Parts: sequence; C-alpha cells; structure tokens
Amino acid sequence: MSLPSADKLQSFVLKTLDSQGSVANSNDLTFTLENGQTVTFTEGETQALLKGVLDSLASREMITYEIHTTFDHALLPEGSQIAAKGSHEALVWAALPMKGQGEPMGIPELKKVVGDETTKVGQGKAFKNKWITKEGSGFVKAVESIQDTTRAELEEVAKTGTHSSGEKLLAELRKRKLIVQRKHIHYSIAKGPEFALEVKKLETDLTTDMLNSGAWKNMSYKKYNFNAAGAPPEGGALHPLLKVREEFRSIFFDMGFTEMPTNKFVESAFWNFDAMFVPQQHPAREMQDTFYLKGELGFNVAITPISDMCVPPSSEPQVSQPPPQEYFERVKKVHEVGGYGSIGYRAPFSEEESKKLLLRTHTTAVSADMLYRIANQEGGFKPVKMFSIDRVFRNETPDATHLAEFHQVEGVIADYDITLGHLIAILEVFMKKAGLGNNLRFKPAYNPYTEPSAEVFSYHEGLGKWIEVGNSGMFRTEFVQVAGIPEGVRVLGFGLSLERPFLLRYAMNDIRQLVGHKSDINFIRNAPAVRMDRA
Ligand SMILES: N[C@@H](Cc1ccccc1)C(=O)O
Repeated sequence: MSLPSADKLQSFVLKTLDSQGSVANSNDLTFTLENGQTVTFTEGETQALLKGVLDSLASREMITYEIHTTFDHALLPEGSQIAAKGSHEALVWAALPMKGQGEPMGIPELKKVVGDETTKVGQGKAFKNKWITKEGSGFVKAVESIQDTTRAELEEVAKTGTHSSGEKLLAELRKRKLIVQRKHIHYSIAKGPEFALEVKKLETDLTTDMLNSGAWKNMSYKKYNFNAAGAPPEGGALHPLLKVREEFRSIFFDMGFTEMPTNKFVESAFWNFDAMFVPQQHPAREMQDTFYLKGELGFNVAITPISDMCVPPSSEPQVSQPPPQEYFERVKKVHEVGGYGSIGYRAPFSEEESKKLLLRTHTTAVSADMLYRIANQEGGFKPVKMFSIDRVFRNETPDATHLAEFHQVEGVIADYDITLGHLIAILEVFMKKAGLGNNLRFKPAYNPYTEPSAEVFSYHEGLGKWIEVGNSGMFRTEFVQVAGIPEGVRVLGFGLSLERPFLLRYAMNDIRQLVGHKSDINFIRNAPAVRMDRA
C-alpha cells in the first residue's frame, strides 16, 4: 500500500481543520492519493504516520490533539467457525435422529459425520444441556428443537464488537478462546493558537546576522523539545562487573575498611603460598591449578626495600625478588620443624619452589604481604581492617561457572582478642549492605592457612535456596606470628567471588557472558547496576 508523504498529510490535516473546525475522530479521515486510492488512519503504519504529523504540528502549537483508547472484540478462528456453522453441541444434536425415529448413532459414526473434535467437545455438552440422550449403545436427539446460544452470542459479537449482556459473558467467551479483546486508538484534533494553513519555517538558530539586521524580531523559532532522547555517548562504559565492584568498595569504606594495593598480578610462590603456611606439597600448587611464569629460577640478589617487594625488576622477569632474609628463614623453619605452637609439616622446604613466579591464585597473597608490613611498620603493629577486590588466576577450563580469571572480594581484620563471632558479625553486616542476603550459614571447612575455617552460605530469597558465597577463617599462628604479628592479636579473613553474586543479581547463568567471546557488548555497555534483593 502506498502512503501519503508527511508534507501532503500535513496540509490535508490543516485543510480539514480549516473547513470543519475540528476532527472528532481521526478514524473518519480519508486521504485520497494521486492514483485515486484512499488511505485511512485507523491502525498500524498509517496511524503512526498520522501521529508523526500531529506531533510535529502540535509542537508548533498549530493544532492540539488528544489520544483516545477504545476496546472491542473480534472472533478467533474457532469463534468464527461456530458463528458460521453452529456450536459443537448443536452440530452433534443436528446429526442425530430424533428419539424413536431412527437408528441411534454411536461415537465412531458421529465422528465420521461431524469430525473428531466436534464429537469430543460437543457430545458432552449436548448431553449436559439435555439435548441428546443415550439409547442402547448410541445417541439420539432428546428434544425437537434447541437454541444455539453460543452461536447467537458470537454472531452478535461479530456484528457489534461487543455483547449487550455485558462484560461477564465477554470474559467467558475470551476464556473459551472464542473471541479476543482488541485495543484501538484514535485522535481528536482541534486548532491550536498558531493555527494556519501554511507551515511556517521555524528558525533553530539565532545568528549574528539576524541580531544585526533586527530580523530576529519577526521570525518564528522552533521550540526546544525537552523530551527528545539525547544522542547516546560514544565513550567507553564501565563494565557492569566493575559497577558492582564500586558498590562493594563503598560498602567496605562505609564499614571503616582500608583498601589493599592489589595492582600486581605476578607474585612469588613465597607470598602466594609459603608465607601463608601452605605446604610446598599442596596440590593447589601443581601446574594444573596454578599458572607459573616461564623463566630461570633464582632470587634476584639485590636486597629490595619492603615497599618494592615482588615488583619484578624488568618487564620479563626471570625470578622473583627475595623477601627479607630473616623472614624467609622463619617461614622455612616453621614449615620444616614448626614453632608458634605448631609441629610444622616436617618435610623439606625448597628455596627453588619458593622463588617461582606465578599469577596470583588468590588476593590473600597481598593480604600476607600487608600483614607482614603492618607487623613490621614503624611504631609496631596497630589493629587494621583491610579489603581488596581484584583479579586472581587459576588454571581452570572455562565453563558456565568457572573462568581462568575472576575477582576476589577479600576482607582481613587484625585486632587483639577478636573471635570468630566478630568475623560472622562483620560478614553479616557486609552481606546485608551488599544485598547478598540477610541470612547466613557457616559450615566448617579446611584451608591450610586458617583454623578454624568456614564456608559461607547465603539464603537467596529470589532463588529460594542456599548458595555458597565464600570462604573464611582465622589465620593460623604459623602464618601471622611468623610474619611478626604480636601474640594476642587474631587475624580474621574472608574471601568471596565478585562474579557469583554478580550473576545472581543480573539473573545470568553463564559466567562466560561477562568476558570473552560469549559476552554481549550491548549488555556490557548498557546494563545498569542492579541489586540482587530486587528478586
Ligand atoms: N583465599 C581464600 C579465601 C579466604 C580468604 C581469607 C580467609 C579464608 C579464606 C580462597 O581463595 O578461597
């Protein structure tokens, strides 16, 4: 179908208003094309075209218009069939002989005459209406005549778009999928204060020339459209994962935590494992779990200030820089023979193993470094609450719930005489503020560097089940006291992943949608920060 041009339609609307004063119902408008075809504006494409023209004229105050919504009903295929031929029950009745006047008809025969569907639906209803009755093994008419009300009702709906007996009947016919409700829109149009037959050109810019010549006084200006959507900014966007990270950071700041510097991905095995009393034989240290860097091994001999520890000396380091000698010796000793209330692992401790460079497998490597610094800082140890949220790396095959790199949300609290109760309370506050659940459970677990240790579960209201959200515990004396944390100070820690709560919040089920080839760049750009507790 061809459409009138917007310009032509515009002058048609203006001319119609000029001659009629107003248009009560835009459905009455009929536009005649040059080829003689007529176009109406009652729905779809032509109605959208008319609305565009009306909007444009209304923005110039040449017209005003109102939108009206009406509803009517139309027959669905089954409804049309009933209106045309009769209801299933009426068809069944009509097919049967009158009682005592012929052979009763059995179901198989009835199916042949009126069809399977009509037999199935109509037989029961006709029976219920007492239109038919059983005789022997078949059916016969029980009454001389019937009134097919369904058919009559549908005929009325088809003709008038509604039914005189009202909404209750219409609702029932809708429920029986015989009719549907349709929504219609039309406009009423009137002249506006700037009404004219010609559309004036409106200026969009005030120029120096117009000001100098005074022409501006006689010109008409286009109104600002404050409802127009702005052009989408072309710049970069924060990854939604980082939006959640920002939110978690501010929660930690609110709770009085300071942020740990996690801006280095490469650590030595010493900081990632040894310092934390992870045995050198621990399976997590195997190549299949940890990414090691290539290169020849051996500590760089230069003594580095603590603040530069682990920062590789060149862009392609072969070796890690050594930790302070006497600290290294203490760590070696606690592994081999124990101390600080421990019997150690009683296994040889390899310096080679300790020097290996790797991609950190947890941000706890940074916590270990920080605890050492705090224990040995000028003025001695002071209580701290620290957190970090950053990337860690594990040699995992990516699947729906695993990536080879993910973010850890870590908290560390060191103070005199604190207990597991403090850990639980702090986690409860954090989780609540983060919208990760008001209901936590702690399950005893094992970590080489914490004792006791507890896995953290949160009840997710939206999903209606318990979800493991992290790991926590009290750092062992073999770790913290060796680092120089005074006796009497306890160090609590917890680690959560950032991705898991993220997936729950955004109701996503594949972690690979976040990064890599399965991610949708439009989602990444446009996803708002959402809260999980909306579920
Ligand atoms: N580093 C632990 C998390 C953790 C941090 C602090 C204490 C206990 C556990 C992990 O990778 O899962």
